[in-house]
Amino acid sequence: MLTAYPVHDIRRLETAAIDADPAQDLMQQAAGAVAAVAAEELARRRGRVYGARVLILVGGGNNGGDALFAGARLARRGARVIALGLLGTPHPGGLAALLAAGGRLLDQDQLGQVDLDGFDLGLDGVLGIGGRPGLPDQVAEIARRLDECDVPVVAVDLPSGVDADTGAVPSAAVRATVTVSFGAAKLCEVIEPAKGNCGRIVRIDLGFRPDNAVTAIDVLDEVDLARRWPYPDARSSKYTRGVVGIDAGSTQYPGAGILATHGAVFSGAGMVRFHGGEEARRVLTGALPNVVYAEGRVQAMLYGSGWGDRSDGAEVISRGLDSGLPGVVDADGLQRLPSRGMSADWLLTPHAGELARLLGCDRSEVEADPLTAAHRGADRTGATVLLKGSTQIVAQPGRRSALIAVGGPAWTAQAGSGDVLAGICTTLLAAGVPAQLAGALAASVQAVAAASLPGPVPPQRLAEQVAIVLGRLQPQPPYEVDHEIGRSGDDHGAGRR
Ligand SMILES: NC(=O)C1=CN([C@@H]2O[C@H](COP(=O)(O)OP(=O)(O)OC[C@H]3O[C@@H](n4cnc5c(N)ncnc54)[C@H](OP(=O)(O)O)[C@@H]3O)[C@@H](O)[C@H]2O)[C@@H](O)CC1
Ligand SMILES: [K+]
Repeated sequence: MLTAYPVHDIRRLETAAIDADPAQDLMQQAAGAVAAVAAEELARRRGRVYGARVLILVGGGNNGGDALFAGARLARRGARVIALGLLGTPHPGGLAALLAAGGRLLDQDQLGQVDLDGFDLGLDGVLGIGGRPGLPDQVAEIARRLDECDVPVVAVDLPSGVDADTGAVPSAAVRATVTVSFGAAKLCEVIEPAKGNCGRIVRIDLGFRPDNAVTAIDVLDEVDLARRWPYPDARSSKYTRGVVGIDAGSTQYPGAGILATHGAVFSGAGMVRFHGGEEARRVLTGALPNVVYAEGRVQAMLYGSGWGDRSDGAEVISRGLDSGLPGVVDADGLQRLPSRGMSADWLLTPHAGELARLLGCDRSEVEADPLTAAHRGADRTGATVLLKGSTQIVAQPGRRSALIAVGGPAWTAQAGSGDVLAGICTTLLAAGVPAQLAGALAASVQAVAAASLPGPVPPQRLAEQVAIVLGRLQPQPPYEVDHEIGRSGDDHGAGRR
């Protein structure tokens, strides 16, 4: 699992690392790593560093200092290095080192003297974690031209212009080929759209030791998925695996109930009770005869997928809350949340448009800063929120930490995928997995299933693939059971540090 942190935490970790070992020079370590990555890029593209033309974009802070010291190292290996001073006064020590190594400094007015097309590599040292999002126009123009000319760019710590703390890219920003990230992952590395600006990420360990006070955004990988999935064991029964109740679909949208049921069955629910409409029942009787229609014990409920304009939705969800069981609210149910507020044991599964409607803002606002939007959705409703999209984020009310699901191909962006996902989420809640982890595991397994297929398939086929992926990932005996699962509402961090 990769953990990413906001800038204020990274600053604190940096101070602690320096206090622990005052003699170390973090800037030289950072510069050495940037120079090594830049040299690798040059060697791959042109065979050697000697004679390579390198352009450094230099801001007025320590990020520029790192880039200048890195440039000095490349110059000492025979690269022809030009630094372009863009914002403020360049780091004095870094500049002195570059000039001593034979590099040159140009200011913005001398930009006409350089042909951007002629460089083998760019180093982006304009802004690091001290940068505010966005770039002044002239800098943005240079970044755009480097991109246009296909000059590979190594970003120092992060691509200048992105919002390090949200993953937003509010205006023009550097598009890096590689980002050399120092000490700890920033949020911009794990959340789109900024993640797309980072290119390949090389992380350099600077001895940061995260403590319990940090706001951790944990990004699941396949290993976490396998370790934390509630696989049944020899003692399992259909009730320990969990009974899922599904109240989804309508005459208008019978397919949503059918697909949600596929999601629940193929992700391993012990039993599924279907409380949706007649049309869906007829299909399910033939397709999935294991589904039960009688009333009876249920351990988690799904509401809302394909409800259309169902008028009693708010009362139905309200009764679900009264029952004390955990529940999932998806799609049309999200517009019918009872006004009295929800519970953190409940999971809402909006896409950007649905969350925007809940928050009363534009969809573009949610897409530009999905992490903040997911937190706002959780705080506003009192429920846990799985925001679906290119980065799938699960936020809890009142907490700044979050989980991010394993990424997958965009094929899952199709009608019906959300219904399947809602069914998978409900299976996990019924098995006793806390809502935040349930949302992240469900989104992850669907993404891994989609990635394991050669191309697009209908959502019910994707549900079947979930079962295949779960089988492939299942830990083989002797089983390693993660006993932390299901113990508390915020256990996703257990064993992390
Ligand atoms: N953390 C670590 O462990 C290590 C950190 N290290 C390095 O230090 C970096 C952080 O350095 P930093 O604090 O000096 O800030 P940095 O990002 O260079 O920029 C600040 C300057 O930019 C300016 N400015 C800001 N936004 C702007 C905008 N939109 N448009 C225009 N100007 C803007 C701002 O000026 P202001 O406008 O605020 O007066 C200020 O002058 C970090 O990313 C890493 O590379 C490594 O050396 C060692 C290990
Ligand atoms: K940078």
